[in-house]
Amino acid sequence: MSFRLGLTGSIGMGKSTTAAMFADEGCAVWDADAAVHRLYSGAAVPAVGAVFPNAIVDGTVSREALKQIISSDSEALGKLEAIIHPLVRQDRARFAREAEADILVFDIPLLFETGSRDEFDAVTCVTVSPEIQRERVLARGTMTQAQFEMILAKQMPITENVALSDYVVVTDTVDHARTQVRDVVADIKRRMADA
Ligand SMILES: CC(C)(COP(=O)(O)OP(=O)(O)OC[C@H]1O[C@@H](n2cnc3c(N)ncnc32)[C@H](O)[C@@H]1O)[C@@H](O)C(=O)NCCC(=O)NCCS
Ligand SMILES: Nc1ncnc2c1ncn2[C@@H]1O[C@H](COP(=O)(O)OP(=O)(O)OP(=O)(O)O)[C@@H](O)[C@H]1O
Repeated sequence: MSFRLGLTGSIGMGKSTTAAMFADEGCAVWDADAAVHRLYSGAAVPAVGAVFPNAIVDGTVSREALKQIISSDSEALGKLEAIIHPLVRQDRARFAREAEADILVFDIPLLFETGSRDEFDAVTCVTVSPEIQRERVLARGTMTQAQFEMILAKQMPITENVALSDYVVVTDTVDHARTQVRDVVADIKRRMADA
């Protein structure tokens, strides 16, 4: 039986970068945002198109169009979540059934917010100061300040994520994060050996 480790944290705090470090340590990684990307170019197109016809561009769900819609309609993100989250859960369940590594890592931005904690043996939270978070997100140039604030408002404060997590990875530098990831993997392996 594989160990199921949830990986969460606020927008731009380093989930994907940290997930890649877990993969480097031999863990199998499932990424919720990547699942959403797959769904937007396939299975989610009819359902999203039925509610937001303007979001469909060239037969796929356009993230740019969605961001415009979300910016001008405060209920749009909630409606989008109601369509997407059940499909994301199905994708995750399939991965959990089929993956074969000793440790499975699930990179999920809204892990606690969606009430998923009980599906994991432990949870790691990534964290960095709000100043660095803002700087990193805005430096990507994919979101306006207002869009960033809107996403942030939908997420639990990072202090609560940290308090609810079994492990914390501070993503101030790559080397520091990698050391902490190795410590987490070593601790999980000890727990698995003792079980
Ligand atoms: C709002 C959208 C269009 C922004 O797309 P964009 O490519 O700019 O950003 P990306 O998808 O990489 O998301 C960046 C980060 O925003 C945060 N985020 C995304 N959606 C949400 C949400 N519904 N609530 C809170 N935070 C969110 C996460 O931390 C995520 O890692 C896109 O995130 C989306 O379609 N969201 C709805 C689906 C969803 O809830 N995804 C969250 C994981 S299941
Ligand atoms: N440990 C680290 N040290 C320095 N920079 C980092 C570290 N981890 C992540 N970063 C940088 O922070 C930015 C966001 O990282 P990443 O994409 O991994 O975050 P994320 O939480 O997956 O983002 P999102 O919520 O938008 O999906 C990137 O520019 C990345 O290079």
